[in-house]
Amino acid sequence: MTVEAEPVAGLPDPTEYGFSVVRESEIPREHHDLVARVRELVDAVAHTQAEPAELAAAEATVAELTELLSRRRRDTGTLLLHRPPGGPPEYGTVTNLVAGPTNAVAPPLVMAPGADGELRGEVTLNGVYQGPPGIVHGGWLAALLDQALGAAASAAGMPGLTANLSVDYRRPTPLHAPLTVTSRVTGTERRKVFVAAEIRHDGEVTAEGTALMVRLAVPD
Ligand SMILES: CCCCCCCCCC(=O)SCCNC(=O)CCNC(=O)[C@H](O)C(C)(C)COP(=O)(O)OP(=O)(O)OC[C@H]1O[C@@H](n2cnc3c(N)ncnc32)[C@H](O)[C@@H]1OP(=O)(O)O
Repeated sequence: MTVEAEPVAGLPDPTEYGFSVVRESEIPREHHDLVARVRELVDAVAHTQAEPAELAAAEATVAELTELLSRRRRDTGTLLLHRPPGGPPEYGTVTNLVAGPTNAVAPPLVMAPGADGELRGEVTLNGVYQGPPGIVHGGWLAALLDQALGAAASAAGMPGLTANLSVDYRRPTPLHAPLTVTSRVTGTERRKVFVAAEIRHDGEVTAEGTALMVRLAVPD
């Protein structure tokens, strides 16, 4: 399903460039429910000690469901239109690895403006995101930070691509515990947008990052 898109200030309508666009409200509740179930499934598959016959039965059931769901697929690059109150329209991909609402691998991380002008989001990661025992994988923390940093630039009306990303891991980030992610724009220079973000557990910074986002250029 496609909808009329809206230009972000200074950028063209994405549908003019062949992108499909879906509004958040157009994703059926049943799709959200399915994604939540599949998140549980991925965790169960990762940790199960079921017997071989049980594993084979589960595999056959999952294969059947995969066939059912694959009959009608979205384009991989489909954009999700989000209209934050009082802010410019924002576009992410509907299957974004960190925030995509239809991606069962995404926790998902939802960032929203806080009272202090920062973006803020809460996320709890299960054992699927594990690196060392009981600790979140460092690559995944970088992904969370990258998303939060990109969202800060986008929310400020300056969507772009990450040109570089620097991460400091301050202390182990626990699994199965609520994490707070914050981000903000710290400066701009021509098309360059400088951004900073943190991940906290119990108020303590466990990982922090800075990035240079380069604003999307308007094609001629
Ligand atoms: C609500 C939705 C929120 C969505 C959030 C999404 C978050 C996820 C973000 C990502 O994961 S993005 C995917 C990972 N990144 C990429 O795939 C980017 C790959 N790189 C590129 O496509 C290009 O290199 C890039 C667009 C970043 C820059 O190419 P351009 O040709 O557009 O820019 P140009 O080379 O003219 O550089 C513009 C300015 O940036 C500077 N620059 C570019 N790359 C740099 C770099 N790596 N380090 C330092 N400076 C850099 C460059 O020097 C210049 O500075 P000045 O204005 O001072 O002249």
